[in-house]
Amino acid sequence: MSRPAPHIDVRSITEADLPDWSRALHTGFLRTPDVTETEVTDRASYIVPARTLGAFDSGRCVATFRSFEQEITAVGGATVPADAISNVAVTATHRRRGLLSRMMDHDLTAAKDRGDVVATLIAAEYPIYGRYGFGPATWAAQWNIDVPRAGLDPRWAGPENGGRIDIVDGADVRKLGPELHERVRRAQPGAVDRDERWWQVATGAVRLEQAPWTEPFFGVYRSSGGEVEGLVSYLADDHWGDGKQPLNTASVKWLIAATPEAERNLWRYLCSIDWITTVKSGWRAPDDLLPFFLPDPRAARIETLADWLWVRVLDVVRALEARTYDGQGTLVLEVVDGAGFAGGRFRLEAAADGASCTPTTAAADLTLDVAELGALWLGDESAVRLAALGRVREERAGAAKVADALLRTSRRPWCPDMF
Ligand SMILES: CC(=O)SCCNC(=O)CCNC(=O)[C@H](O)C(C)(C)COP(=O)(O)OP(=O)(O)OC[C@H]1O[C@@H](n2cnc3c(N)ncnc32)[C@H](O)[C@@H]1OP(=O)(O)O
Repeated sequence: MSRPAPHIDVRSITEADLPDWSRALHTGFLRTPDVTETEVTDRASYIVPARTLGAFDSGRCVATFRSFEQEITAVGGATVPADAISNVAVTATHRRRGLLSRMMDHDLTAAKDRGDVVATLIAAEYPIYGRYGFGPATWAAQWNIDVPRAGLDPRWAGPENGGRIDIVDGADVRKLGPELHERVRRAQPGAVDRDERWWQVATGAVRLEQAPWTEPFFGVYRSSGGEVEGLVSYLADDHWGDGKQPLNTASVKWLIAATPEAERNLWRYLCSIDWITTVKSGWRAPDDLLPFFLPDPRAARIETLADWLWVRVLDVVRALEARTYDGQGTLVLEVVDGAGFAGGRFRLEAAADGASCTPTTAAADLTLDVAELGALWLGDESAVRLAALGRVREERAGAAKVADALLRTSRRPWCPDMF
């Protein structure tokens, strides 16, 4: 049972609170509560104190919450401002007293006032965020490729299309990565922007105390015209079988590609490395092309399939007008939002050359909670499926099917980033 704790002060932190706040974050995330000066200095360099919340009991920090500015790509390639939420941790001694609810309300109210279109997060556990209006908007899968079973020609000696792959170092990735990623993320619904720090952390230029650094290999794919179209970061282990056979695993930390050719060749490269018998894909889109690059797709076995980015719509009109629609049609949505940020009845008129969404008093076609709208917004979830589950109500027979024809996309959305 939830016990209210009105004596606990929930507020934005100051820089002086950071050591205590960091200790509370470690405690909630079950990391050793030691906090070094280096970590505090590093955190001070990127957090926004006004958007970094703490709950304080008799002066001691017992809960943490942080948000930051983000851009997320909608269906069709437009980006919208998002309130990205991270570092949510309530110390076990203070759980289930409403501290997360208070911090969330504080943050979403500010995000709404700022004009953010959605809020986003990656949920530690599925049941936490639905109550705050978040819905699972993208999913992610990890594959294990059994390389000897994939049916690949072992004589492969590099791209056969005139492109090339080179091993580069972290400094090269910091030069080449941001421009490539800008192209990739603007074409990928569900992708989010990366700042300079992302590339510094990904290449070891900034090392996090809580995540000991092992220098990975970096590979770059260039097209036959010399254009950088793909990058991969991977680690390899050192494992040999009893019969003196190599049984090494290449674990992909991240792989981005602007073209299917870049994607195909980077996976082909990883599967061609001598001694490597297993390739772990890292987190990919659930409909990634990867298995079908292999002559025998069954050699790629899904290890994990789970919800990834959760979206909370804060502004229905701007969220629905920001995206594109392949089909043409009209839909009146009754959006229920217990927190009062985004509820109302809206008429969506969608066509291939643009969409309009306006408040209306017309009869609703579908009634749904704002969390279900979050799951539908990027085109991943099906309104027909949600109706079958009783989570979307059809006010007009067939309306869920109309919603699917308008909202769903041919490729699934994907957020490559964890934040
Ligand atoms: C974006 C991110 O950072 S994800 C990381 C989230 N953090 C973690 O998982 C770290 C470990 N866990 C925790 O820190 C905490 O338990 C939290 C943050 C998940 C929840 O914080 P609390 O302060 O306990 O939540 P709060 O008391 O506000 O709960 C509100 C409601 O959500 C429910 N709830 C909270 N957490 C969970 C959960 N993990 N599973 C199911 N229900 C939950 C509560 O029971 C309560 O329900 P009620 O209103 O019906 O009584």
